[in-house]
Amino acid sequence: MTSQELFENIKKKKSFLCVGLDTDINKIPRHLLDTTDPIFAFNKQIIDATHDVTVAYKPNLAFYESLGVNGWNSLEKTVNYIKYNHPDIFIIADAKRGDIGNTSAMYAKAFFDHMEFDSVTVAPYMGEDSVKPFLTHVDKWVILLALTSNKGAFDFQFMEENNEKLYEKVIKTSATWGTEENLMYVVGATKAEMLADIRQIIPNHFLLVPGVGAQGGSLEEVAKNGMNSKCGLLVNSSRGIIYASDAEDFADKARENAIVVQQDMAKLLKEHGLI
Ligand SMILES: O=C(O)c1cc(=O)[nH]c(=O)n1[C@@H]1O[C@H](COP(=O)(O)O)[C@@H](O)[C@H]1O
Repeated sequence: MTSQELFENIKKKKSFLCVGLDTDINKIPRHLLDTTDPIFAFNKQIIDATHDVTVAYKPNLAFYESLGVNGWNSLEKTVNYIKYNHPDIFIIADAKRGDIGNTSAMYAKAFFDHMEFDSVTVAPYMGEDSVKPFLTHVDKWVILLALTSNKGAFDFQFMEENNEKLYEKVIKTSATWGTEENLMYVVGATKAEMLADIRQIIPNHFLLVPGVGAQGGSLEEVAKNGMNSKCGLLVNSSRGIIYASDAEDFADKARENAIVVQQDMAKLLKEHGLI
């Protein structure tokens, strides 16, 4: 998917929402545990209830891998279900991978050849040769961790040398490895005030912004500081949407929550003259 196709979808749906499929077997409604694949049953109903107000889904691999082979099957079924029924929706493997070159190449194969993800989150710590193997896949995206939403972000990411913070260095250096058509960055919504400076470095790249909803980041601040002429934002919410209810009405309630976020997004897109 190109950035223009993503933007067209954002305008069509008046939404830059990414629903995080962080599907926890201990949190899903109990009645689903009687089905053959409770994780997929949950995801399918969430997708059916939210696909018209979301432009991306982001399964976080930890929730699937923690269940062994069954979790992996649920993940594959989820990706196939989205691809088959909603081919315009961007799918992110939130796997935070990155290793020596030949190993990264195998990770890329797993997500882009074996499964039909559009993108994968990658950690930059091991440098260029750990990221490049993901970038050689045509029409696929790397979403590189830049400034994360968690408290631990302050352990390393703000370290400064020659007036440059580590996360700024990561963005500047890695931007030369790929293009605006195959590289996005993660910037946490909890650090939205940094987005204006980040936009000085990468005005055009798409950003994946997690941290609204359960982590308390502000959508308005994110849009104020980070939106560009093609929107340039995918804002993720996981728990804030998918766990709106633990009863049989869980998908309807998730939809209600997604619509609240989407309506705020529509307002922001309008204010920025994009719709
Ligand atoms: O890469 C990510 O998606 C990510 C980066 C980051 O800095 N912070 C962050 O929360 N995430 C992910 O975004 C999701 C946030 O979930 P909620 O806090 O439930 O909305 C989780 O899947 C996290 O792993």
